[in-house]
Amino acid sequence: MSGPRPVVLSGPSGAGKSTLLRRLMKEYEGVFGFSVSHTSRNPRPGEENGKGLNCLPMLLGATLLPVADVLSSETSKDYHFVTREKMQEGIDKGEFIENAEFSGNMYGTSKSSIEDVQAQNLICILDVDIQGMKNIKKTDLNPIYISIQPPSMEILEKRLRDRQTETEDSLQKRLEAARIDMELSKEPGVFDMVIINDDLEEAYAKLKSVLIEEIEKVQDAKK
Ligand SMILES: Nc1nc2c(ncn2[C@@H]2O[C@H](COP(=O)(O)OP(=O)(O)O)[C@@H](O)[C@H]2O)c(=O)[nH]1
Ligand SMILES: Nc1ncnc2c1ncn2[C@@H]1O[C@H](COP(=O)(O)OP(=O)(O)O)[C@@H](O)[C@H]1O
Repeated sequence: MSGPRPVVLSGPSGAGKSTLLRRLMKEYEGVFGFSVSHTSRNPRPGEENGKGLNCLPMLLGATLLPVADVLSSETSKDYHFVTREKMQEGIDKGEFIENAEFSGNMYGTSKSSIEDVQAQNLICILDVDIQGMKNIKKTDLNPIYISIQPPSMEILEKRLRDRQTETEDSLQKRLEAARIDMELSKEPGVFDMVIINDDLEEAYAKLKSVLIEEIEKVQDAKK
């Protein structure tokens, strides 16, 4: 696979990955492209197939949707929403570079989702759970591995509850997965950088500092 080095963002659900990513993609328009995963989970209000941040210019161009409408929900994310059967079919055909079960649903990164971004010479960002991160390590993708961590379990739980996207059951499953994730992220050498997302400004500044070299390469190539 060619193009700039991809970036894997991992860390517990609710740690702030999407919040940081949204900001990054807004500040550096035309530098990053999001690898749109497949999932069998139900769409949240405002989430529709291919109607996330990544498709903003296309949507605005094609249908003149006001930006506020497209970005209406802070919690809406880019996914290909599919049935378990459809997803399994793709996995069996070898269309995914990794896939995992998380909180009772299937998630996976298709090869084409990465290729689509790399074909545009953009930095491909993957938002995957810890199993996805481990499986990507077995491939030749060679990304920068970044873990976004919450300051504590208590704060993570509060943020997840305040986000109001989860049922009690899915919230508990996310907290369970978070405990494992937080332990693993402490092991040296697993990630290139672990960012504690306590103060958002500080976390964002750290994220930018790890990526600035790659960002500048893409910007220079465009000149
Ligand atoms: N392995 C893997 N994990 C993914 C993928 N896409 C999303 N995830 C992870 O799945 C978890 C749940 O994502 P989501 O349902 O969007 O909930 P949220 O992260 O709490 O907003 C998060 O930890 C994501 O990083 C993927 O393609 N592969
Ligand atoms: N530094 C922060 N301080 C307070 N709240 C935050 C911070 N970062 C993110 N949040 C909030 O926490 C919730 C979870 O963040 P989100 O980006 O959805 O996490 P993730 O994508 O990792 O699941 C969101 O409601 C978000 O607005």
